[in-house]
Amino acid sequence: MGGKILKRYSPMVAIDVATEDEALTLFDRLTVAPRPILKIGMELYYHLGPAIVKAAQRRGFKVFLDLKLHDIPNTVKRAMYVLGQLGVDFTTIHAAGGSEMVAAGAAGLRAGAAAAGLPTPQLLAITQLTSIDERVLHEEQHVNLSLVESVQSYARLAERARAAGVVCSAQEVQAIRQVTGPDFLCVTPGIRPAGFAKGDQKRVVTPRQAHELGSNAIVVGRPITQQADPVAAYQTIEQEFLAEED
Ligand SMILES: O=c1ccn([C@@H]2O[C@H](COP(=O)(O)O)[C@@H](O)[C@H]2O)c(=O)[nH]1
Repeated sequence: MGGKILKRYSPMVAIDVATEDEALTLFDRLTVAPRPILKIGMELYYHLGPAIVKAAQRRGFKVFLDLKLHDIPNTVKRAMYVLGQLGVDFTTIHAAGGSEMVAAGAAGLRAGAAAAGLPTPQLLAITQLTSIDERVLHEEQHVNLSLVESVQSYARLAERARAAGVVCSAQEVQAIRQVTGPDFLCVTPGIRPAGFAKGDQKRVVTPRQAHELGSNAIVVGRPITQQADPVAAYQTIEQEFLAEED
């Protein structure tokens, strides 16, 4: 479907758990090939800070630090400078903060990484959260665009502001590809294997659909971490997503 996808990553597993013990147990269980990328979000990072990032890196994982920064440009730039020194592979910012804020965040990230002698993490801009639907967009955010137009607009903004890509639903990937360059990344949460409860997610697809729609990477939390056998769940999802191109 569409053109060839330049880059596919192993699934990113959202380690949304409350304690260090639970996180480390998952890290150790997920030491399989191909390695998942571990997504550390607000819950774990606010609790444990950079130590939990280092614990994942010591075990050889790439880390996606998903803190979704959104503040005035100067504050975001200074915070991203700090995150740039952690050696993470991906991090996030809200496109809704505007192009000046995203550009400031990208500059701060580059400067922090350079000061630490590290590669610059890939900055991903959140477009519309996958828990948002058309009703919320129109009735609560008072946006007049359709959801896909809003996501496309944020993707253009993010690319101009030097983000490496966006976070969106796989449902919007093809529309984003129409307005961005070929190496711009589309990272897609809202992944639900057939039969798994949507929960708070609204714009969902299966791992296979994400593959077909051209997602560069899928983000999966509960369908892996809440299973009795998270490793088996990860491997099934990984095979579905990284299946050979037809
Ligand atoms: O639009 C977004 C942006 C980030 N997320 C994050 O992805 C995972 C999804 O977890 P599930 O348990 O698979 O629903 C979670 O960490 C979110 O913070 C997102 O869902 N949507």
